[in-house]
Amino acid sequence: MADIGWGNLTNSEGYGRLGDTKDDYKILTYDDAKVNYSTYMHGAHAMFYSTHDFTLWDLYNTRAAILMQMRFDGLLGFPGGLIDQGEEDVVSGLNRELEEEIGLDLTRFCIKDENHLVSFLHEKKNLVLHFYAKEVSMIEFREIELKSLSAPDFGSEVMGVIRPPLFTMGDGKRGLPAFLTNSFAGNAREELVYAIRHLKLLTDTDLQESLKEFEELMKSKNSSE
Ligand SMILES: O=c1[nH]cnc2c1ncn2[C@H]1C[C@H](O)[C@@H](COP(=O)(O)OP(=O)(O)O)O1
Repeated sequence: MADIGWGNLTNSEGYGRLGDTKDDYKILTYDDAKVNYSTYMHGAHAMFYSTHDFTLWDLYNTRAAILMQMRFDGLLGFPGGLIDQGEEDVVSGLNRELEEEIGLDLTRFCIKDENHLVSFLHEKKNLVLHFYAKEVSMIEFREIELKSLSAPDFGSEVMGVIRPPLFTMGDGKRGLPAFLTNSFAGNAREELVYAIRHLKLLTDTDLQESLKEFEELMKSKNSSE
């Protein structure tokens, strides 16, 4: 296939290309990221979630609804993006992206510093990624999902919102372990796992078991390619 080049996206597209591993990302404190890495490119993504107690087919407790999205590039991620030069601060840039990507009603659901969960440094890319999580009621969650269909970026940059399954099915593989074997943008997979652990959406034992099965699935996926 002909190499069409990256055009005016040469610089910014470098951030999103495939090939990162989780070892490329190092956790930073929020203050360290803002004070000592202010000259780096910053990106920010947000997770909206609602805990609930619904049991699917009387078998699987779904525990929480989490909003993720299928992106234009076929990768899964959270809504958000790179902070533009001149934007007041990281959360202002993030809220702009949330309005564009999921049509978020900023008068009710805007992200604030207090929603910050974790930040990561990708030293080789001079990139800092911030991650925020905001809990909403199930009614509000549904409203955010539905509104995403009329967001400016729906159908172009965002192909749709999705909810990752948090349960594991009887075979030990389908559900969360199989979901984690998808391809994710940046370190979105690690952010999801971090959020599940730190917000206690699953018990440590259940999460460990899911991660063990996920590793096994990845091994068989890689060996069959
Ligand atoms: O959900 C995500 N979690 C962590 N990193 C992510 C996520 N989505 C994308 N990324 C990475 C990929 C790039 O390195 C940067 C910025 O990507 P993107 O969100 O596509 O930014 P723009 O919309 O192009 O501003 O974050």
